[in-house]
Amino acid sequence: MRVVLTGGGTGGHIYPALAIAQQCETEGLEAEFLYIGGKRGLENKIVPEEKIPFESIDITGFRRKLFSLENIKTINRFIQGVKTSKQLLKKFKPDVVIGTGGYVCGPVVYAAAKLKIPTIVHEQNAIPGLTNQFLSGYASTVAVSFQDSVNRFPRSKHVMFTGNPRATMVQNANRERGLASLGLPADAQIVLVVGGSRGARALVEAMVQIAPLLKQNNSSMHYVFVTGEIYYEEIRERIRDAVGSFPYYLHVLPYIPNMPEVLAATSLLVGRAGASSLAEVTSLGTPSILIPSPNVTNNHQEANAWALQKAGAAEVLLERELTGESLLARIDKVMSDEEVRQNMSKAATSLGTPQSAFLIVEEMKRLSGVLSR
Ligand SMILES: CC(=O)N[C@H]1[C@@H](OP(=O)(O)OP(=O)(O)OC[C@H]2O[C@@H](n3ccc(=O)[nH]c3=O)[C@H](O)[C@@H]2O)O[C@H](CO)[C@@H](O)[C@@H]1O
Repeated sequence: MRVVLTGGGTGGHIYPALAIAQQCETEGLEAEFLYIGGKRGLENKIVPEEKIPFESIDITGFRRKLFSLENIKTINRFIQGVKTSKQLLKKFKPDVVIGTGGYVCGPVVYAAAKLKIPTIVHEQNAIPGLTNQFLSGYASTVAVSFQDSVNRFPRSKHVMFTGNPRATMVQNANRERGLASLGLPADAQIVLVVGGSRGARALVEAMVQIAPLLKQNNSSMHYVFVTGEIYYEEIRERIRDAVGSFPYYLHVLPYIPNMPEVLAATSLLVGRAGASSLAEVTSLGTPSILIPSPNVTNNHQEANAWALQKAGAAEVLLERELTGESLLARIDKVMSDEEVRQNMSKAATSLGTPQSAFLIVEEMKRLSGVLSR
């Protein structure tokens, strides 16, 4: 089976595509992949590292101010992107094209539909993004991550609930390898603070505030702060100024490439409420404190986060209430009570969708004719 994967901008759109590729490998399917990403997104770094052939097209998203020069440029880039995508698709001849969100999916999936190639669009969020809304009228199948989102694509021919394929990919992640990669002992308890795949200003500011106040409930407790590449130098320096010398239990990193393994070893995640991260914590049963980003379309991260809090899997701390003290108090509440963590973990697991990548690959097979209807 020949498969084009497309999706990009942030990790939340890229990792689900890679999880689908991994599922094909797990099932021993003879699949050949081409990944088409945007010229500027994280996919330029992440995908080549996975040894998947990579091509990129130049694409941007629409600005809120409808009649602006930038939006005219965006329309031009879209038209050019469709042309380039058609050339790439005619050359690669995929049996199926899978889009996992982000602007780049727009021209690629649209071009595939126009060439009558079967397409699947995967939506990670409870509230769909604009690109996927647009594509839903052209795609053969829309796969959604929340049962309640099935009705949000009225223009689609076929909507199915699959969950997020990242959930499948992380479920057997090796905890020992996660600890070893951080140089931590086998009995370490990790509090992982991470601001999504690109880092988040509010989260890194909170890291600077709480660094000098961190408490250990026991000597195995370690704090791992992931700043995002762009904030790393600045934040590491400011934390060093605040703490003097780094205590053995505080680790500051720009990015974690093996996130599933580290998450498998994590006792508490403090992070944004991006959909792929939530798919991971619900798959692994990791308790979390979620600080949803207020800067996303339709405030979808808050919707994602409340769904977990409602089930008892997470605590929500809104960004406007985020201070060093409020965050430390929440961390302390969860980390000082094992029963609280166990209950959160159980609730998280109940929301997991570990079958997700399997279901999507079955749909790929059906659409490409490997399985009959
Ligand atoms: C600001 C923004 O627009 N965020 C959106 C973006 O999230 P964004 O990409 O920030 O966040 P997600 O939580 O969805 O995904 C992050 C992914 O990156 C991985 N990771 C993160 C940090 C790290 O050091 N290493 C690493 O591997 C995580 O394990 C996860 O797989 O796409 C998501 C999925 O559509 C949306 O729900 C988010 O609202």
